[in-house]
Amino acid sequence: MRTAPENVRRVACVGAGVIGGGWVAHFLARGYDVTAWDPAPDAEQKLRRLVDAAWPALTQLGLAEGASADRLTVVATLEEAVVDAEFVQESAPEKLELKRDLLTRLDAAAPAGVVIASSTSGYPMTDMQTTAADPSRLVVGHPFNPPYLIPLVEVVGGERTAEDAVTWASRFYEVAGKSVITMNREVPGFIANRLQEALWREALHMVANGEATVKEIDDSITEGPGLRWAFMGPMLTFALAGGEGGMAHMLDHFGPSLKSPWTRLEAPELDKALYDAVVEGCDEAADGRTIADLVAERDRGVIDVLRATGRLPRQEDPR
Ligand SMILES: NC(=O)C1=CN([C@@H]2O[C@H](COP(=O)(O)OP(=O)(O)OC[C@H]3O[C@@H](n4cnc5c(N)ncnc54)[C@H](O)[C@@H]3O)[C@@H](O)[C@H]2O)C=CC1
Ligand SMILES: C[N+](C)(C)CC(=O)CC(=O)[O-]
Repeated sequence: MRTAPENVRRVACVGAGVIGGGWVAHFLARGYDVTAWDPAPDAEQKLRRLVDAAWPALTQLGLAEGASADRLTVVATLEEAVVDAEFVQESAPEKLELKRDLLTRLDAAAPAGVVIASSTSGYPMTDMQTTAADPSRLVVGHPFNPPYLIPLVEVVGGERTAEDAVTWASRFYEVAGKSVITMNREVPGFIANRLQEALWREALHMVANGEATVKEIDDSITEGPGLRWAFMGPMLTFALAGGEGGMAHMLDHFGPSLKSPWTRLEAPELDKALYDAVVEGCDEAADGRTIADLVAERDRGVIDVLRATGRLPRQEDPR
């Protein structure tokens, strides 16, 4: 029995690390009752710490009526987590076999018809749904870190997912305050990660070759194109590079010279030297700030950008 997306009250979050915990914080802030399960012995403590750390940002964003961190219940088994769930969000580690087994167990335990979404950042649902008794209700709902602040969710089904499960999930996420892209086919890396991974591939090559430091790479985005990307994507941004001729002139002008950068590089070898250079470079770039400091800084930054670009009411303008 599938509750209408607008009437859902109880959500289950399975796997409560960085992303599962972020989903828990998001759903609590939107006024849902949330039941969470994670097999790690210290999971509940970590989860409640994450929710507490996120709550100031969520309060600034505006809590839904009745929203409270007290509406989180952490349970001891997967079965208890989903027994009366009206929607299930799976956020377990990115390991194909583990996801396959977990989705099979969730499908066996959740009420019939309830949609089960995976936060996977890359596996096609077709590969994850192979052993589930009812694969028709399994979808990908790929979020961005932290799910309680970054609006986007990419929704896509697998070969054995029913179209109505994809439609239901997209509508549910919208009702729950997310910005949804519903994909009509499976694409490796979905959309945004495919783009991010291309950027990251180039960044890792530059670090490996000593062409740029970790800090220079980060500054090149935050002081450069990143400022535009918060409100205008790479396509329209580049259309403006063509002046009055727009994208057509941009392609005529720059297309031929872009062939080399488009085809030059393959995946970098993630050997120990590159691994160490990236980890140490991030420590240097953090310059004494802890992960908790950086999370708070990121949360403030995203809220400022959401306000500045009109996606949130400005503070002095309570609409
Ligand atoms: N970290 C990120 O930026 C993003 C991650 N994702 C996806 O979210 C999912 C979770 O990733 P993270 O939260 O980063 O990982 P994480 O390592 O922070 O959390 C994973 C959690 O799953 C728990 N876990 C381990 N075995 C489990 C099982 N059998 N069943 C349920 N839970 C289990 C662990 O105890 C841990 O708390 C992955 O599929 C990942 O690709 C998606 C978007 C962004
Ligand atoms: C690092 N990651 C590939 C897991 C990131 C994502 O999937 C989305 C994000 O938050 O950038």
